[in-house]
Amino acid sequence: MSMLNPLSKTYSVARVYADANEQKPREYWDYENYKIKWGDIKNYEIISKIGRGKYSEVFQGVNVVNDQPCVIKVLKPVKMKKIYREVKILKNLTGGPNVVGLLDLVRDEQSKIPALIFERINNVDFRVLYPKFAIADIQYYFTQLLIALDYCHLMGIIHRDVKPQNVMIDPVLKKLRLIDWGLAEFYHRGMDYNVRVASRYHKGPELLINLQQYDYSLDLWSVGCMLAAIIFKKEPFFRGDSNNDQLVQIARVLGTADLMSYVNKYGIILSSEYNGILGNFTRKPWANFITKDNKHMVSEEVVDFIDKLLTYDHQLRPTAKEAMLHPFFLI
Ligand SMILES: Nc1ncnc2c1ncn2[C@@H]1O[C@H](COP(=O)(O)OP(=O)(O)OP(=O)(O)O)[C@@H](O)[C@H]1O
Repeated sequence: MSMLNPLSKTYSVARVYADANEQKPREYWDYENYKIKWGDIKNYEIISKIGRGKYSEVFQGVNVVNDQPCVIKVLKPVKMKKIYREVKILKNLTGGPNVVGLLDLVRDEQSKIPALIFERINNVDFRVLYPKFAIADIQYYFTQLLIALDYCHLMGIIHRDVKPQNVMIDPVLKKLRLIDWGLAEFYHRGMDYNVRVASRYHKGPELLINLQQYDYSLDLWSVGCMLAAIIFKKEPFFRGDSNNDQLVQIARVLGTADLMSYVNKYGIILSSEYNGILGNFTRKPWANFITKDNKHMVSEEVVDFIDKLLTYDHQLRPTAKEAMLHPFFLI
C-alpha cells in the first residue's frame, strides 16, 4: 500500500524527476478514478500459451481483423485497483522508447476477466541469449534498457520489477522492450511504498531493510544485478533463499559496515529477524569474482559501472541518464 501520511516525515527524495507527477494533471497519476474503455474481444484469437506468471496467463495471439500477431495477457483475479494501475501506467508510457506497446484492452463478456493486448516480441530466452553476448551487445542492450528506464522515470513511474524475464529481446531485429508493468507505481515525494515488490534476486537493499521512501533508483539496483550476472557469468548474481537471506548474500559481497552506514543514514531500525545472520562481512574486491570463464568479459570500466550500480545507498546510485554516460559504454 502506498500512503502519503501527513504525520510521517519525508526522509528520502528522488534525486531526479521528484516532481514528475505534480507537474501533470491529476488524471495522469490518479489511477483509482479511471474508467477503462474496453475494445472488442472478438478481434482477437488465442494461438498458444507462452507463459504463466503470478498475476496472469500469457498467450500468443492474433488480431483477426488485420492479421497482426499479438500477445494476450489474461489477468488473474486481483484487486481492481492493481489492474487500474497497470492499465493507467501502460497508457501513460505506451509509445515511449523501448516500452512494450499496449494495443488494446478487452474483457470477457460473461466472466468480466480483463485481458491486455500487447505487441509481440520474438524474445529469445535470456538463459540462451545472455551467455552469447559480446561486450558490444551488452553495451547496446543495456543502453536500450536504460533508455526505457530513463523514460519511465521521467514520466514519474518506477518499474519495480526489472529482471531478465521482463526484458524482451529480439536479437534479429535488435529490439528490446521492457514488459510487465504490473508492479510499477507512480512516484510521489514523501510517499511510503510497499517494500514487497520486485523479484527476490533483484530486490534492492532499500526493500530488504524496509526503507519505504524509495524511488526510481530501485530500478538501477536491479540493472546492476543483471549486468553483474552477465559479466561474471553468475546467474543470478545474488541468490538469496529468502528475503532475509537475500540481504545476507548482498552483505557477503558489499560488506556489513557499509550496510550499517546506509541503515543509519536514513534512521532505519533493522528488523530483529536480521539479528545474528548479517555477520561481520568485509567488502569483497570485485576481482574475487573473476574466473577463467568470465575474464574475457571483465574490464576496469565494467567493474566500475557494476560497483556504482550496486551501491547500498539508493541516493548515491547513478540515475538512468547518468548510467548511460558511464565510460563502460565507450570501450
Ligand atoms: N509482449 C510480449 N512479447 C513476447 N512475450 C511476452 C510479452 N509479454 C509477456 N511475454 C511473456 O510472458 C511472460 C509473462 O508476462 P508478464 O511478465 O507480463 O506476466 P506476469 O503475470 O506479470 O508475470 P510474473 O508473475 O512472472 O511477473 C513473460 O515473462 C514473457 O515470457
